[in-house]
Amino acid sequence: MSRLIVISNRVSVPKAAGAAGAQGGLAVALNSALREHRGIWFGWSGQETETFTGHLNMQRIDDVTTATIDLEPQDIDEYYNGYANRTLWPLFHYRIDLTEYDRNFGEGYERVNARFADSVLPLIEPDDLVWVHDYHLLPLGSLLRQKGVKNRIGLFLHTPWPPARLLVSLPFHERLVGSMLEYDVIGFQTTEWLGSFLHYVEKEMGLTINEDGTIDYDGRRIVARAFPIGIDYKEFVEGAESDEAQEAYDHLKASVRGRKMLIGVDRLDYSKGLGERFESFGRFLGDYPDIASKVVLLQIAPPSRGDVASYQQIREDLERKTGHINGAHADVAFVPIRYVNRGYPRRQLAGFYRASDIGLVTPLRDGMNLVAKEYVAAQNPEYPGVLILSQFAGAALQLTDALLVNPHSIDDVSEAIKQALDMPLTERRQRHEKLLASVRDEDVVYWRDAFVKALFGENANGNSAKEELA
Ligand SMILES: O=P(O)(O)OC[C@H]1O[C@H](O[C@H]2O[C@H](CO)[C@@H](O)[C@H](O)[C@H]2O)[C@H](O)[C@@H](O)[C@@H]1O
Ligand SMILES: O=c1ccn([C@@H]2O[C@H](COP(=O)(O)OP(=O)(O)O)[C@@H](O)[C@H]2O)c(=O)[nH]1
Repeated sequence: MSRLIVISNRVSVPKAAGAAGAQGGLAVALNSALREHRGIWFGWSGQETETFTGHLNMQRIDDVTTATIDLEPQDIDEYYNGYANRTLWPLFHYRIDLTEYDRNFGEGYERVNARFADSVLPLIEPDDLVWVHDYHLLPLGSLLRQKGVKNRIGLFLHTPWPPARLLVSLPFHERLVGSMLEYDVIGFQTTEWLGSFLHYVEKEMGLTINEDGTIDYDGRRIVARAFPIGIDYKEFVEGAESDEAQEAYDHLKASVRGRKMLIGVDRLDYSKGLGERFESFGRFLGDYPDIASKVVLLQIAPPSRGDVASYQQIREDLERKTGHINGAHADVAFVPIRYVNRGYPRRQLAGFYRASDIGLVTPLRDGMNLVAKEYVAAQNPEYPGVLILSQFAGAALQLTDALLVNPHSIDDVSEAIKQALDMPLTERRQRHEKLLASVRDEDVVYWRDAFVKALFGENANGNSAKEELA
């Protein structure tokens, strides 16, 4: 079996990171993918250094070998806070109003990608499969090619891919997308993002898409395909059966004293639609005063990317909205929104999910959203809760038996809360059974194996991509 060299912006192994926190879905998924695969996970340590040395810090934690580098403050500012999170992230989430175009960010992005390429190069052996992750590292494959790397290299994008009409607002968009065509496999979360990418490639680059969706470019065949990511179902369910999960469940149940419970779990990010969610819950409380005192919303929102102004802004907005709604609807013994700005270990989250009658997952745009899948996996199949899910999350294409909502419509979400509370047990069970089958069968192992198989170069007939082209 070929070794896997996984490269992502951040390397985050749970034990090293102290288990709790806002790891995000990418880290959770890559830990699971690598635990069963020989290989190395390379990326930024999350630490600063005064002067970049390229020194590789190698560690073996939790069955995963990691190799990390430290970055200079200017790198972190221009590459991570700058181009990645002030330019590409908002643009890829369709928020050109928040997208900043600064030449220094672009230069920092290219500099750090070059630093990644130089540093990871000595780790790559001839038969290794190289798997690059996410928008932080789009040009990395082409930089490795320039250094003579002939290995199969794939890219998986965890975020949405924007429509061509939005992408062309990015200066040098042709250069960025052109560099991506050095990968052998380009993976997206859904067919929708894949379609937007192929549309751009056809329309802006004049390339032809083959009937099987592949692209021939510069004598090579590139596979562009959707590989929806899943949760580590087995590990998650084991965690959900742990004492920690049970304690979290008992504690939360006791604290709500018979009220119906709604839960949201999201990094504090404007893409997650938290403001609209709070307003929808406020509307529900106003529209149904007779049941308002019998429902509680628990929103867990660990801070994220706090050095970026738009993230500071969303934090302030949410504090104001929570205060406003709680002020209007609380009484001496009851507060409708419990808003918690900290992260929890996933075993505790599993207990919280199970204790909740409704999972409220309403991002305005989200690559996948693993929280939606975790909520389903954590339910008691005899008495399952109801998942309310944004139609704009990647997960909505698989979890079609959730109550799908338009998160921009306060009325739509408010009415979905009412529908979920009124839903008969038989319907809850029927919906949950179908949702669970998808979450269980299309898990992280399924995702990893599908991507690695494509990266290895096998098509559905078992022939390699190279043979096909010959
Ligand atoms: O590393 P951070 O800046 O703290 O951000 C955390 C991660 O956020 C994003 O996650 C995405 O990946 C998930 C798994 O595929 C997906 O479910 C979710 O919809 C995405 O938002 C980001 O793409 C990652 O690179 C970050 O590590
Ligand atoms: O307090 C928290 C909040 C979130 N998470 C995990 O972070 C991931 C979030 O992934 P998702 O795909 O929903 O969104 P992302 O943050 O990657 O955009 C999920 O596995 C959550 O269980 C966690 O471990 N503790």
